[in-house]
Amino acid sequence: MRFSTELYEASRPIFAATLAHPFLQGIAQGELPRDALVRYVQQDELYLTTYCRVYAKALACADTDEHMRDFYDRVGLLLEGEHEAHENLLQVAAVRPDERGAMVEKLPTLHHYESHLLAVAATSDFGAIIAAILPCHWLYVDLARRIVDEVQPTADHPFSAWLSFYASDDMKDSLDRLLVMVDKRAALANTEARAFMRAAYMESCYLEYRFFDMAYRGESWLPQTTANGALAGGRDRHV
Ligand SMILES: Cc1ncc(CN)c(N)n1
Repeated sequence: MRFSTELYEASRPIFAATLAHPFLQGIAQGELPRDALVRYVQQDELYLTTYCRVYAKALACADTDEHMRDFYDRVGLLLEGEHEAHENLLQVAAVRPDERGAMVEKLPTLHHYESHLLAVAATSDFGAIIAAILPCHWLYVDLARRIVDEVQPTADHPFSAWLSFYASDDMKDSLDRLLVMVDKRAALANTEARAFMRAAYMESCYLEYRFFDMAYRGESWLPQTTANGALAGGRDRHV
């Protein structure tokens, strides 16, 4: 079995949970709370900067000229295309100009995700780096294509531009190239290195799910308290 197929099988429940999440269901149905859209874009703009740095590290570690060029193109797409996909969400949310450039605090999930990617990029080889970034690409392409198949959005669907961007054939081709790279690297890796690639991939999958959840529900660095000041989920609840 291809290594990438093994990865997909392991992450299938996370892909399914993400598709069922109210954020993605909101995209499919064309209706999402304004707060969730704004929070998603604000956190994702920060995420994309880090993601771009990790791509640049992959470019630096690439083992062939072909892979180097591939990552060179990916960095360009990231710097332009993905920000355009955000425009769609910002328009639906009718974001005011002053909200666009607002300085926002990094929420815990973004912080966790960036730390994970940067740690892999700083300490690991090309194989582990591409395994860690794979879910960022795979999950969006897979879920956008499923939603497009199911909903068949027309041009007046509020999120048609966002969906067409991630569901496009160009994105699928670029995903397929990444999968071939991951399979090639896994074939050259020993058991330990393959296990590390798998772990890096799975952690990114979980964090992709949590990223949408963070956007939808909001998140805080402080513990959440109930009306009487008790820690929610703490022992007090059961007394
Ligand atoms: C968190 C996250 N993951 C993935 C993508 C799509 N490259 C994104 N824009 N944001």
